[in-house]
Amino acid sequence: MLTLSDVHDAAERRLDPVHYDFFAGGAGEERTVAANTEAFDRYRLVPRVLRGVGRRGLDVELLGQALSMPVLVSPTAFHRLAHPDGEVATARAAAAARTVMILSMAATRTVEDVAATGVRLWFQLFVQPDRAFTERLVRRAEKAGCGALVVTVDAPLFGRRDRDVRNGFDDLPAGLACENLREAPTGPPRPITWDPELTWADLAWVCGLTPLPVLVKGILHPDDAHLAVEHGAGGIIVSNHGGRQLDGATATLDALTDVVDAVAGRVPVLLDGGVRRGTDVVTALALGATAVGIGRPVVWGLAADGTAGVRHVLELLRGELDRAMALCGADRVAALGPDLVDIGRCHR
Ligand SMILES: Cc1cc2nc3c(=O)[nH]c(=O)nc-3n(C[C@H](O)[C@H](O)[C@H](O)COP(=O)(O)O)c2cc1C
Ligand SMILES: O=C(O)C(=O)c1ccccc1
Repeated sequence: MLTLSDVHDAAERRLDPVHYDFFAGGAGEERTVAANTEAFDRYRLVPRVLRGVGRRGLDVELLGQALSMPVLVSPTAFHRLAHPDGEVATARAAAAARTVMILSMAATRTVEDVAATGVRLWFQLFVQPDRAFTERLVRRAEKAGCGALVVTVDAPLFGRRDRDVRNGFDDLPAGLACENLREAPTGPPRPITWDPELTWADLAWVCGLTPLPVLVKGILHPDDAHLAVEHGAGGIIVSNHGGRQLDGATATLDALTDVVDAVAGRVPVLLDGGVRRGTDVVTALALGATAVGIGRPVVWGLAADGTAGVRHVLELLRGELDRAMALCGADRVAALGPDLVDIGRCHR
């Protein structure tokens, strides 16, 4: 498996086709799923030369945590559909790679078990209409040692994924559950509720609830990025949920520059969606992202070969990023700037 595309192919061969469709699919025509990767195809790099790049460092500091590279694991639901050890297997790989894993609220392993791997862990939250329940979840994540909360705001309701509708896939099979939604160790898990009534006031409420930094995931509009910072966000994740919510939403890479301008350095700006190559990481960082997240590639690694598969995905990206930086004349992440991206000639 020489590329993330090879890992995808291996995963597709191993997964139940219905579960493959759940992981791979997106909303509607999957236009936004396609747009995310197509955007990276459109931008071209303008490398610098003769800059002495024999010693390179990929490490970054993000919200007080040291990461070995600016690539982290975006939250994805239901890892036990891909591997019997589920999110614990994923976490072991992220720990070995010394990067952050964002645990989905819809994880099929407990946050305590995942944290026990030693991974740098953040917890992703869909704010629930039952605020007391939401607060208990936040306390549980804090107690387990999570270093940040990630509030996903692109889901006032659940996107309609046509593949899942056709396949009749709407729940976990018997024996698997969202393990962090049980109120008692053996009690039934509470269902996740999508709350269309959420407003910025609710974001401010979460930010006031916890000393942890709160990242807002699912921002595309620069005005929303500004509002998120004003309401207490400690970071922004430019994301369209991997094209699984609003089909037709803009590609995240196309949204990045305006969000970075609106945030004006006040908090870190992350991006996920369509990152598949080291050069994609370079492009996003050059345009102002502090780090990028990967969603599906992690699931493909997990399905292909468990912890070793996820490690392989992370190390492939690390190797590609290192080579791409050298070829761009950058010896460290901070050396990547917008001058390296040929924006004028990108045919939007
Ligand atoms: C199978 C799957 C499940 C996901 N589950 C969640 C989730 O539980 N919470 C969340 O905030 N985002 C979720 N996402 C969105 C990802 O965090 C991320 O935004 C997206 O996958 C990035 O795009 P990529 O898959 O092209 O890398 C999910 C995405 C996929 C593909
Ligand atoms: O599939 C998703 O994109 C997702 O966010 C999710 C969240 C909770 C349960 C299942 C899926």
